[in-house]
Amino acid sequence: MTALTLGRDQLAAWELLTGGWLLPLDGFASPAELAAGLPRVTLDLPADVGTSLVGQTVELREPEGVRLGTMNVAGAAPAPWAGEGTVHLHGAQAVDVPAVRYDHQDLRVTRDGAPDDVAIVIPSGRPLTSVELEGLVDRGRSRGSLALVSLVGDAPADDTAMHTLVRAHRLHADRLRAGGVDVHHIVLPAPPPVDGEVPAVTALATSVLAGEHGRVEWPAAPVGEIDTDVAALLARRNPRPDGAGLTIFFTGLSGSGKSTVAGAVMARLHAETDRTVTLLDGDLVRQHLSSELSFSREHRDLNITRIGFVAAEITKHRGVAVCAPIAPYDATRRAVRDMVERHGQFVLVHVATPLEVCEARDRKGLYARARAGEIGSFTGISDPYEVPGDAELVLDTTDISIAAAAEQVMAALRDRGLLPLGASPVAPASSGKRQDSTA
Ligand SMILES: Nc1ncnc2c1ncn2[C@@H]1O[C@H](COP(=O)(O)OS(=O)(=O)O)[C@@H](OP(=O)(O)O)[C@H]1O
Ligand SMILES: Nc1ncnc2c1ncn2[C@@H]1O[C@H](COP(=O)(O)OP(=O)(O)O)[C@@H](O)[C@H]1O
Repeated sequence: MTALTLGRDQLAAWELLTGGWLLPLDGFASPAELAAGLPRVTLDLPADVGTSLVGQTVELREPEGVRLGTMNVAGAAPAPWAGEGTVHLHGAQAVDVPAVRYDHQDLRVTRDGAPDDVAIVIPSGRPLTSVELEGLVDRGRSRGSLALVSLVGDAPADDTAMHTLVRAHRLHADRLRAGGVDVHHIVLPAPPPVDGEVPAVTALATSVLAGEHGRVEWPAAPVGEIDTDVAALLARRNPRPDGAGLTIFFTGLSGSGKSTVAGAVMARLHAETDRTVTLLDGDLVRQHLSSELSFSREHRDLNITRIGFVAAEITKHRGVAVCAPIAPYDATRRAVRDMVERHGQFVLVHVATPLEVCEARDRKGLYARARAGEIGSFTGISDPYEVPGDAELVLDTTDISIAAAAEQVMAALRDRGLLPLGASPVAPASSGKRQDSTA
């Protein structure tokens, strides 16, 4: 049986669908359901793959391979919202596992497990202010039970911002209970409003919770300050920009100077900051993380994606990752940037020393061997290098000293406000201070 691995947004959709939050939709939407105005919760695939599955039963899996259920694929219709050459599958679904989530399980209920008597539903993707909470205490007391809904969208289980939001809402729920309000706190994997626009899927899920007798009330623009306990939580979890982690990613031809400049920058960082600094050098990674990989395009991309994964983890934990692979492909470098920027800062340094200079240096004798045809697919000789268009710094080491090259990198970091790096972890905000709700 063909298995399809669901992406992040599809997993969130699966959790909502199987939880009964999008009824009458109980599976990925068909063209008829979309035409009837139901939200666009669809299973999109490239057209060639999708159409080949019509008439088959496919397994739906989550990324670690756990089988979530099956779909008897009845049809594949064009999905222009996902781009040209894309279709969405529809058909009867059977559910084995509603969701594989271990975080905030006490708050992730299905529609059947949620209360039926909610008078007011307050969905929010941000912490609420003291003024808002006071208003809710008044309304909750006079009008009955209240559901506070944390809108976490498709945030994965390692998303710090998501955990911070849910923990802030837990504190809100405590405060409301202390004020005598009957409050239910629920986590829904539905996206929060963007610029005041409530996504259709969220509008449906919250109205399903409100039922016939309840009412959904969207908090307006935040007014006032955030309670001190919540502000302290936010300060710990959302570090100031100087508390965030950093990845410095060197890219360039073999012999351009990536390792040498990276080493000199590491020395400067060690001297100037308390952060941990980790080197992910091309050669070292290939010995330890990627020893089985070749230099085919596919394997180079895999190698860079591994480096990006580790760099993103280091950045998430507020360390500094210094990467120095060739990384010849633009799309892969951009994917790494995306992975890292979810957690902190990313600085791309293109070490643009010309091929002639790299070849003349030929530190490892590899260019001579590549020219002699002893090494195939050698970057710059018989394999491509795509020049980055998004580098924060372009550095040519032909005529400068190693120290001068390192200083250019440090200056680029300073110019972007990334140096000096604050201590890590960031100390909790002292009590008594209040934090603006937009922070
Ligand atoms: N075919 C081919 N092309 C390019 N480079 C080659 C090749 N074969 C071996 N080497 C040596 O491997 C180092 C590059 O590995 P990377 O992991 O940085 O390459 S990549 O980013 O995956 O493309 C590179 O190291 P650096 O000189 O440090 O860049 C070379 O020493
Ligand atoms: N300003 C400079 N910056 C970096 N390397 C330099 C510089 N000037 C000369 N070099 C020499 O160039 C070579 C670069 O090699 P390396 O750092 O291993 O490159 P890569 O990691 O890109 O393959 C080293 O032999 C280094 O001593």
